[in-house]
Amino acid sequence: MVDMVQTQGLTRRFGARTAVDGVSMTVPDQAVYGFLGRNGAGKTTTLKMLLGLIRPSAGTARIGGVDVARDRIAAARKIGALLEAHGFYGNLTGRENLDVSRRLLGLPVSEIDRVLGVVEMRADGGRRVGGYSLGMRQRLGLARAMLGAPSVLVLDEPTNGLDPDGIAEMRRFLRDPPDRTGATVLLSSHLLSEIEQIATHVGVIHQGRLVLEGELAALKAAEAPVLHLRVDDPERAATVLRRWDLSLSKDEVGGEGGLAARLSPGQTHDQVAAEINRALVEQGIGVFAIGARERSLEGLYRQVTENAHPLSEAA
Ligand SMILES: Nc1ncnc2c1ncn2[C@@H]1O[C@H](COP(=O)(O)OP(=O)(O)OP(=O)(O)O)[C@@H](O)[C@H]1O
Repeated sequence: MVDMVQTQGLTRRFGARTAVDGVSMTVPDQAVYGFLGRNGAGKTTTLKMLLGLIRPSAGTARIGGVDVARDRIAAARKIGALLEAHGFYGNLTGRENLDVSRRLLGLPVSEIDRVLGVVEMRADGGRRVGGYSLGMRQRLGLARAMLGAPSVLVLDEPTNGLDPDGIAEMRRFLRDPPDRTGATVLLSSHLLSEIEQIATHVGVIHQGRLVLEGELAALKAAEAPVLHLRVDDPERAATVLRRWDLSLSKDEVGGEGGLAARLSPGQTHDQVAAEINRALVEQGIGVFAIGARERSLEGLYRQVTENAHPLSEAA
């Protein structure tokens, strides 16, 4: 099966600044790929290179097997995009705005109803966009990206600025697009929880470099489990815990006296938790809570962005 998006060493410099640094990413067919990174990490620049809107300083990008630099038009035909600036005409209706794009793309009129239906906006299509909420504009943007049923949808921060209802709606449309549209989705976000709820695959970009990539479930399963403890004397507890091969950190999420202990490969948390609990109690340390912390994208993200070097080099 052809990977829908594939880049090799994709790099973009702006003067002395390297915004995107040797990114090799792979988005499998039918994936909902969450492209994560904090503001300024290089997400938008990467997406613009995929769309052929800016040229890479080095490296290549392929969309459905087509090299963007060699055949920009053929690659562009395979992609629909929702970027941050919408560029809708406020005095035209939703339908009329879509019609502008439809004509440019040379598509039949029936496409408008189809895409409005996908984002459940047929009833509002006749209203002026100037009167739309931000959430509705965003959905119209998604509808426009779907014109012509491209095989890849590229969405830059699609939930940015939306209220909780708008976010929930957008999530509903993004979670199952392969079912709705047959498209592979690549969406960027700086919100871990958003990506965790929507994505099947993730890529994390940090300071221009791709520091983690893979299927979300597999990445989570491979993450070392973390035990969370809350005790009355965390300093003495930390000394006791040195007997085990754990990496310890402070964790005040559940209240004061919290410790997070990351297990090493091969350790099972039930066994370690029982041993630790016994040792702490023997030392007269009060244990308020001890248990496994659910594996999360946040844990993975922190690991790779704090280390700040690509996993491939760390491995
Ligand atoms: N046209 C440009 N000229 C100079 N520097 C730029 C240009 N575009 C982006 N940059 C720089 O490249 C880096 C990456 O920017 P980019 O917009 O790709 O980040 P991002 O991850 O999309 O962040 P955000 O979520 O804030 O959009 C930033 O440091 C930014 O200042």
